[in-house]
Amino acid sequence: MLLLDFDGTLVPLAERPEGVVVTRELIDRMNRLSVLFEGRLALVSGRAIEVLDDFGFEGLSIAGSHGAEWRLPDGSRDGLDRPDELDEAKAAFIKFANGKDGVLFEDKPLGAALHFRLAPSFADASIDLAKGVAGDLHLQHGHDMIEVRVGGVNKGTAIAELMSHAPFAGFRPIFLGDDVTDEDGFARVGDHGGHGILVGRIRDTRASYHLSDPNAVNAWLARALEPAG
Ligand SMILES: O=P(O)(O)OC[C@H]1O[C@H](O[C@H]2O[C@H](CO)[C@@H](O)[C@H](O)[C@H]2O)[C@H](O)[C@@H](O)[C@@H]1O
Repeated sequence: MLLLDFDGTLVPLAERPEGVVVTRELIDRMNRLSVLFEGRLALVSGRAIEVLDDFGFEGLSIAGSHGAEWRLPDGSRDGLDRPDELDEAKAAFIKFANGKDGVLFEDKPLGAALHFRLAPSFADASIDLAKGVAGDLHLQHGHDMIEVRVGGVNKGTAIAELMSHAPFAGFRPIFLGDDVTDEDGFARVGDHGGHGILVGRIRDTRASYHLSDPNAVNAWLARALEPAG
C-alpha cells in the first residue's frame, strides 16, 4: 500500500500555499494508482481534506490536517473537533502578518499558520509569537512556516488510523515524505514492516530509501503504471 505526503513530495514547494501546481496528469496518475492498489493508496498531509479536494483529489483516501481528520475509500469521514483556542491564535497571527510584506497567514480548519518563506527575517518573531499563543495547542514546525494546531495526532497516528481500517489493515505500508513532520510517519510504517522513502535533501531520518525530488517521485509512480514486460 502506498501513502504519500503532498507538498514537497508529490508537488514541488511553491512560494505561497495556494501556489502549488497540480496538473490533470497528476490527478489521473493518483486515481489510476488507487485503482491499481485496490484502494490502498492515501495522501497523508498537513493540509486539510477540503483543500486537497479543491486541488482535485476528491477521489482519494486522505489523512489530513496532520492526522486530525481522515477519509476512507468508502467515503466515510471522521476526525477531531476544532479547539476554541484556535480563534485566539488566529487573531494574533492575522494582526502580526498585517503590514509585514511576505508574512502570510494561512487559515486552516484545525490549525492556524504563519508562513515566512518570502520574509525569512520574520522567522524568529513568527515562531516566538506561535510559542506565545500555543497554550495547549500543538506547535508544528514546517518548511518556512510555523503552525499551531489540534494536538495528540501526527503523521504516525494518521498512518495508524488508516491501517486500522479496510482495505489498509494487514498490508505493508510504503510512505513517501520530505518534511520533518513526515518522520513520525516513517517510524510508524517501520512498525508495520513497511518502509519510508525520504524525498529531497538527505538528512538524519527514519526513512530507509531516498528519492531526489517530486519529479523523481512522479517518474517512479508513473513506472508503476506501465504495463509489465
Ligand atoms: O504535509 P504536507 O502535505 O507536506 O503539507 C505541509 C504544509 O504544506 C504547505 O506549506 C508548505 O508548502 C507551501 C507550498 O509549497 C510552501 O509555500 C510552504 O513554505 C510550505 O511550508 C501548507 O501550506 C501547510 O498548510 C501544510 O501544513
